[in-house]
Amino acid sequence: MTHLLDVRDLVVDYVLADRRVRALDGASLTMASGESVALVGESGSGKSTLGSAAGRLLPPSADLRSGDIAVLGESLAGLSNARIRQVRRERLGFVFQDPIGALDPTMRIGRQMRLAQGDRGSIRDQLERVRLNDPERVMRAFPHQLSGGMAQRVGIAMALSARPRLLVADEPTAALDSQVRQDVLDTVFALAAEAGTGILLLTHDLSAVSRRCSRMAVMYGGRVVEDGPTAEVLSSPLHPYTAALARSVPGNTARGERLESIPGRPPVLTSESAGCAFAARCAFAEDRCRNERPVPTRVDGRTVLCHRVAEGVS
Ligand SMILES: Nc1ncnc2c1ncn2[C@@H]1O[C@H](COP(=O)(O)OP(=O)(O)OP(=O)(O)O)[C@@H](O)[C@H]1O
Repeated sequence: MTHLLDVRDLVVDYVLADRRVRALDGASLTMASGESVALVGESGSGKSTLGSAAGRLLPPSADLRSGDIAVLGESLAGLSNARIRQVRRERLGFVFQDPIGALDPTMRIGRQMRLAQGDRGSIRDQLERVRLNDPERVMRAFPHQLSGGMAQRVGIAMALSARPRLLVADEPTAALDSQVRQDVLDTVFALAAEAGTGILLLTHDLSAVSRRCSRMAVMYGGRVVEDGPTAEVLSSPLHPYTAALARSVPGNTARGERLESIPGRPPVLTSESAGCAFAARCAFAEDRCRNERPVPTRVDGRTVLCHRVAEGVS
């Protein structure tokens, strides 16, 4: 079967003036066509790096050291710039956290949308579909004249205009207040479902995940440590980190906040983690957890990276 997205053992460093930060330390994730998958984990676990890598949108300071990313079976690594632009245009859509910052501040909305795609009539339809009820006024506006929620709806309209196969939504509602947040997420998921677009939702908001995504992947220290059906992962987590995450109050982990239920901080890696990156915070860690990298283990339809998964320690 050809996957919509296939990220394999991806290793990405950011090269800074005086050091390297390992953002992805062998991350793997697959998605089927039309699937909605949540990628969750504390700040710094590597979610945005993985999401950007899915469109080869990493910044110049990023060094993709090994691994591969394929979209609909096409590996992105060796593609020409022209081809990657075409893949982005035809198959991928991106929605980012800062809705106003993602738009060009110097240009009216109608003009930016026209440059990106199509004619005025279809732009009006697209704005109506994202439930902006005065599309003509929105088209005449500059980004700073829109509320955050309106700007994010414009961003969603632009991202979905070409009916992409995969939408990467990186904390799309983090900057919005809670009521607008639910409405915007409802709009994204409804439109994506209608178009058969798969969604990779990068988020801290577990309540949004449990209502909207059939599958979730949990990241820690630049790897996906547990991946499976959302309801099962949350109700009977197999990785001790997922268990801590599930115990945290749903929706209460704001961006940048760390989980209160586990002492210690997430690691900032500078090279490959020697063992399990969670070992330093894990109540069940033993020597091999600190010294040997766990390999993916399939358990009950889930993939888990934990040496002690067979013992049911979580
Ligand atoms: N442009 C960059 N330059 C240097 N380091 C970076 C850059 N972007 C991310 N990092 C580092 O890479 C690691 C992974 O960051 P990433 O943003 O992918 O995680 P995240 O899970 O998306 O976090 P958040 O939820 O805060 O967005 C972190 O240690 C982060 O500080």
